[in-house]
Amino acid sequence: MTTVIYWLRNDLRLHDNEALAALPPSAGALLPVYCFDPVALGPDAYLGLPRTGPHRLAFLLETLADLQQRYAALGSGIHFAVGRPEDVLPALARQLGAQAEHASTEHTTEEEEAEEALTAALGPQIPLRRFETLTLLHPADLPIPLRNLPFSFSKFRFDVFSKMTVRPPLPAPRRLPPLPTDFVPAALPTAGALAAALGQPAPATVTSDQRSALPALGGGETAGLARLHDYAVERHLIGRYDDTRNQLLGEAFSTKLSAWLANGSLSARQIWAAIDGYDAAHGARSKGAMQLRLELLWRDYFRLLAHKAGPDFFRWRGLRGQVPKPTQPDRAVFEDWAAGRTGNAFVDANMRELNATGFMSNRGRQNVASYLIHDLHQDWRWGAAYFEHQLIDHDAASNWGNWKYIAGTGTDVRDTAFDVAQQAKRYDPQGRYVRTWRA
Ligand SMILES: Cc1cc2nc3c(=O)[nH]c(=O)nc-3n(C[C@H](O)[C@H](O)[C@H](O)COP(=O)(O)OP(=O)(O)OC[C@H]3O[C@@H](n4cnc5c(N)ncnc54)[C@H](O)[C@@H]3O)c2cc1C
Repeated sequence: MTTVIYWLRNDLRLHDNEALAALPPSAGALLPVYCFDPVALGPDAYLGLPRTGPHRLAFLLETLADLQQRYAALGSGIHFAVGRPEDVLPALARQLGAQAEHASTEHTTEEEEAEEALTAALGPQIPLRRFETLTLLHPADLPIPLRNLPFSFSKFRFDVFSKMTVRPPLPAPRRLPPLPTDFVPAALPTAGALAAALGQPAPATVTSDQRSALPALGGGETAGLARLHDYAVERHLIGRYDDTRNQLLGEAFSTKLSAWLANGSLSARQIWAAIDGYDAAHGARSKGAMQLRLELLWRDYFRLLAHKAGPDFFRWRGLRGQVPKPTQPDRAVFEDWAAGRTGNAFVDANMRELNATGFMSNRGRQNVASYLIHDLHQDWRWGAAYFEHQLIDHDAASNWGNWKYIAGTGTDVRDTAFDVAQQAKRYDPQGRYVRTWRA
């Protein structure tokens, strides 16, 4: 009987999951394992803040609770461990005599290093089988080789959009192999128990805020699929997306699918299929559907760029050798920005929303990032690290890629500074947003 260990990462779903679909028919037992990694939960290198702050941690724990129920309904379960994957997983593999490990592969530097460390620790006897589950385009279907990835999204879109094929999402399995005989999985810890196991202070309690732009659905595949259905099918909001996506208030102005996408409880291909469904039901391709497809392509573009650039993607200098504008590092100035105390009402309102809810609109993110870099002259990596701490939808490629772009150190060599005062006038003409998030 073959026993397979499945390392759960940012693929916390049953639907459209090749790592599950590729289980060999001979798999008599499956042990899905989630590792609470002390590095991902520990302090960042720039600010010393927990990389996974209270908002994302709460969402992650909700996601895992939901996934555990979904696995249980298929005759399986999840084992929760605290530790580095390269320590936890090989020990379990040896204990259980497992023949293989499955995992979704990631192409950002630290995540790649984790896969390499795990492969080395498993040794040649236990292969780590890696599956591409996190992008819209399967790398094998990319119409251009990664080495030819253009240095501009417009060119990428031009080269790829008309030639690309998006695979249909895989159906969720109807059943899963049982857990290994006599194995008693460790339970999902609470946030407090997890902090204690990691030797960290207990995280702040997260309370809901009725001003939040996020739908109050919580984490997990069940909620993510429900939001997609509601947005695309029940309320036909895709048709309006292009007109509303730059707004700042309310849950309907954009999809708000990013947090589920970021931890993989929703697949990008599932969303693409919903857009196809919208088009099929409403006739000709709407502008909203087209724009949403492009946003999903942006997500892939940053992931491909991170893959191509390697560690340079996270460095201060530009990907085309650009040197960022000189900074005047000042921790007090940075702290005021982070707390929403700069004196610029639009920037402060956005930062307060982020701190209170773990979310900020795309328009807000662009403006606060530009303000920190180009008006306050601080290091863009401090801003990226702060977003990593606070964002419920943090995704290494999208976050660091967008910050790098606004710092003028990505692929663009144009001036990427925003006129924040002008933006506030344009996107919050009556000051409703600023009033909503007034201190
Ligand atoms: C400084 C900065 C940091 C950011 N950090 C993140 C991050 O950590 N995680 C993250 O998912 N997005 C990030 N974004 C991109 C964007 O702001 C969010 O994806 C979006 O606001 C999420 O809301 P939504 O799901 O309603 O997006 P929608 O407008 O509904 O878009 C649908 C999906 O397209 C993708 N998308 C949209 N815009 C972008 C973009 N500019 N770059 C990459 N993907 C995009 C997202 O997956 C999003 O869920 C960042 C943008 C900036 C300017």
